[in-house]
This record gives sequence, C-alpha cells and structure tokens, in this order.
Amino acid sequence: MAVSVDLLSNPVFVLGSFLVLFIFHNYLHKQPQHGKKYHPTAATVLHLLFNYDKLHDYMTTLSEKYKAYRLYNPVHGMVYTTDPVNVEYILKTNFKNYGKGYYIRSVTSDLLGEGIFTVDGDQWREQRKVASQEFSTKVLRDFSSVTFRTNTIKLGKILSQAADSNEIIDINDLFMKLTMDSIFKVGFGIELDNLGGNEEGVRFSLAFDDANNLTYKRFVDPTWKIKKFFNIGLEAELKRNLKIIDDFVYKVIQLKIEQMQMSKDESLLKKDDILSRFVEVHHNNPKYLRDIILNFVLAGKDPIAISMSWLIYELCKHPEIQEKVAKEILEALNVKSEEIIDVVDFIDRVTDSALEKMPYLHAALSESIRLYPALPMDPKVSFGDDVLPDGCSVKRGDMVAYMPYAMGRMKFIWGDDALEFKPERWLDQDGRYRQESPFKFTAFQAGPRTCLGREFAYRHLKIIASVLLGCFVFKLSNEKQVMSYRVSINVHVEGPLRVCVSRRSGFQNP
Ligand code: HEM
Repeated sequence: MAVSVDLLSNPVFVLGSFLVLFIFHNYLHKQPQHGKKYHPTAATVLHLLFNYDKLHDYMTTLSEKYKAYRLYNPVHGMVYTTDPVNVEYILKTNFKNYGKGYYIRSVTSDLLGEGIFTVDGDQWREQRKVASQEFSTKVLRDFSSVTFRTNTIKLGKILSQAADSNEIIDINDLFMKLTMDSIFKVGFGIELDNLGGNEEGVRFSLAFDDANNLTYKRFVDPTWKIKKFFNIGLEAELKRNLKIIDDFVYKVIQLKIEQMQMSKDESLLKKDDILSRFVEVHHNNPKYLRDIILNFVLAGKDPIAISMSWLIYELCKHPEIQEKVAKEILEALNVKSEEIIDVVDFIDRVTDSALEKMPYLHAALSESIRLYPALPMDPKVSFGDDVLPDGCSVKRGDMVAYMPYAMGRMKFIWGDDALEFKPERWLDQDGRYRQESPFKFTAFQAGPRTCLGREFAYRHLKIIASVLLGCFVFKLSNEKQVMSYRVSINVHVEGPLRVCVSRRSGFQNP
C-alpha cells in the first residue's frame, strides 16, 4: 500500500503513465468506432493540475481552438463546451440525461451532504419545490432586505472611518464578512458578526472557505480518494476544516431546536429565518438540517461577495463608468448635489422602486458577472449514451461541463470586444436593460435547475452597490494592480483587494 501511495505522489511516474495512456487513447479515438464522432482531445486531466493556478484561463485558451473538446482521463470521459447550442441541449432539451451523478456527489458530499447542490431526481425535485416556495415568500423578501440594509449600514460606517483616516482597506475581505453575516442571519436568524470581528464567526468562515477550495481540488486530483483513505495531505486538511464547520453548525441547530421547544407562546416566536421553518418539520434530523444550512451558505454568500468585489475592481479600473453608475444612483434616489446626507438617511431612500430606476447599475453588475461568473465551470454527468447537437457522442458516465468563465470571453458569443468591461452591451437604444439568452450568459445556469436566488442576488447586490457607490468614490491603492482569481468552487478574488475610499460631496459622517 505504502509503495502505491509513494508512486502516486511521484510526478514523473504519474506524468509518464498519463502520457502513455493519452497516446493510446488518441490512437483509439482516431479509429472510426461504429461511425461515431468524438470531440477532439485537447489535453489530459493532468494539464488541469499543472495549470491549476490559472485553470479557467487555460480552459479559455483551449476553448478558443475548439467549441467543445475532451480532456483525457483514464477514469471517465471529460467533455468541455462553450457552445450555446450544446449548453441549451444539456441544461434544457435533454435535461433528464445530465445531472450531478455519483461522481460529482462523491467529490462534494463531505462538505455539502445531500443538499440541493449535490442531488438529482426526486430528491432534487423535492428540495427544489420547498426552496422555490421559500424564495417566493414575502417574509423572506422583507427579512432579507432588512438584513442586507442593516449590514450595509455597518459596512458604510467602516468605510466612513477609513475615508476619514485615509486608511487602505481590503474591500474583498469586508464583502466576504458582510455576506456571511447577512446569509447567516437570513438563513438561521443568528448574528455571526464577522464584520465586528466575532472570533467564532471568523473561525467558521475561514474553515468554510478552505473546505470549499479543498473540495474543488478533488476535481483535478485523481488520487484524492487514496489520500482521504490514508488521511494525508490536502484531505487531512479538509477533514480538520469539516470538523470545525460541523461542530459550529450542529451547535447552531441544537440552539435553534431548543429555542423553539422552550418558547411557550408560539405567536411570539419569530420564524423569519429559513432554519426555523425547516426545524418545525425536520427537528429529528440534524444531518438534513446541516446539509440545508451549508448549501444555503454556499449558494448565497460567495456569489454575492465575489460579484461585488469584481464590480468594485472593474469600476476602479474604469473611473468614468464608476461616475456614470454613481450619477444614476444619486438621480434615482433623488439626492441633490448640495444635500447633506449620512449612510442611514441614504439607505432609507434605497427602496425597491428606486432600485428599478438603476438599469445602468444592473448592466454593470451583469457585465462583471459575465466576466467573473461566481461558478466558472459547471460539470454534469451523462446518465446515458448521447449525441450532442454538434454531432459528437458522449458515453454513459462521461462528464460534460459548460464553462461560464470561458463563455464570457468568447468572441463568437460576445463579439470582438468580449474581453472589455462594457455595461452598455446590456442596454437597448433607450437605455433599458436587455436580458440575454441564458444559454449565452450562463452565470446563473439555465433550464429547470436555473439559479433560484437570481432575483434575490440582484436585489442585494444593488442595495450594497447603490449605498457604497452613492456615498463613496473607490480607487485601487495601487492603480497598476491587476487582480487575479483564486481557483475554488467559486471564482474568488485572489488575495486582498486594497482600495482607498473618499466621501462623495454631501455625504457626511454618520
Ligand atoms: C451573483 C449571484 C449568484 C450566481 C452567479 C449564482 C449562480 C448559480 C449557479 C451557476 C447555479 C447552478 C449550480 C449547480 O449546477 O449546482 C445556482 C444554483 C442555485 N442558486 Fe444561485 N447564484 C447566485 C446567487 C444565489 C443566491 C444569493 C442564492 C440564495 C440565497 C442562490 C440560490 C441558489 C440555489 C438554491 C441553487 C440550486 C438550484 C437547483 O439545483 O435547483 N443563488 N446558482
């Protein structure tokens, strides 16, 4: 056993074996197989490991050559596509044939259990039904808006102090804390207070982020199961993080169950948060509640923080666009240039109807999500043999992934200016926001499994952005800084995003 683990850790052995298999595989696939056609094999799964730090740019480069291609993997076939026609087929037309399957579930289930992100079939349908009902309730809408407003005020105050003291701040770190606090409050009715520096909250958040990254690494490491078995390397690290996460989450669940059981007067018990409503029905199943919590945190926290960070980064790189966004916000909120206002007064004006008068902000958000989609690559498993609309075959058990990150950079989809940050591409001649086909703009997925939180996400992004951009001007502390991303389940900003903030005229100390 020890010998095989040593060999698996030896890059020369692993690379050599792959090269031999790769050449053999290429030879086989060049032979006609009962008239079937397969996508060209562009590289091997090991190339993903070697290019891990710039994984999505690497996949984009391959996508510039082929709209769909295979990566050689001895375990199962891997097909990657940026072709909207294939994407529509996988996500909608033949939805039944493509799902998470055993492979994706086995990679993600230590972290996400049997939550909505890992299951298929009836299990998925049931959870989707309950979650859709939750998302459509007025209670959730109102409670989440209040929570995001309250936490945005906290963030506004931190930025005010930074503006007064000319302090450089890491806005990415603040967004991660803001969204963790907000999602925890909406999901579980608990003040985590990451923004205020609560130690336990910060510890949980770090463990969650690390577990998220380590889980993603499994997709490119064919030896992860062996490492898990021997509890070595990254798998040992993942196990430590999962323990921190589980200890914390089970404590939250226990507390919630006790609170609900102790409350004598049912009518006084507040059940605004999502966990309270699930506890009513599933209080005997803490594992199920744990999975719901973690899937909800994964769904809601990172995508909002990430989208805000990339938006601020792009607006720092394009100060003229930042001014245009701010002008629209101030007009929509009816803030006069001579008016003196603080963050609390400001947020009172950010009503739903005011947010609807901000199509340019909406466009700027879509533009940064197009270029930096929270989920850069989304793999599905083919449940049966199939032929994609481009005429190429996939076999039962093959993984077929569409790639929102690479798709956002394809000239054949967005035109020659695909790489430019240009909110105008989302507006019609009259300046009204124009929806794109979900099979071209795939950041929220599409078809029956489309993101359930899309409307929720835009509303919260617009609340945060309208307050921050209406009250402050942002600049990169180092204007030459070029941000890169960290590879994980979500496409995070790599490292700190250091910015300087100054007040807009008329905006005063709260
Ligand atoms: C910019 C923000 C967001 C983006 C880009 C985004 C993107 C996505 C994507 C790509 C999926 C499909 C994932 C998969 O294949 O497993 C998804 C699913 C989902 N999203 Fe979002 N999301 C965002 C925000 C949110 C928020 C804030 C929530 C809720 C709080 C949410 C709730 C969900 C849920 C419940 C699903 C699972 C749908 C299903 O499998 O039926 N999302 N989202």
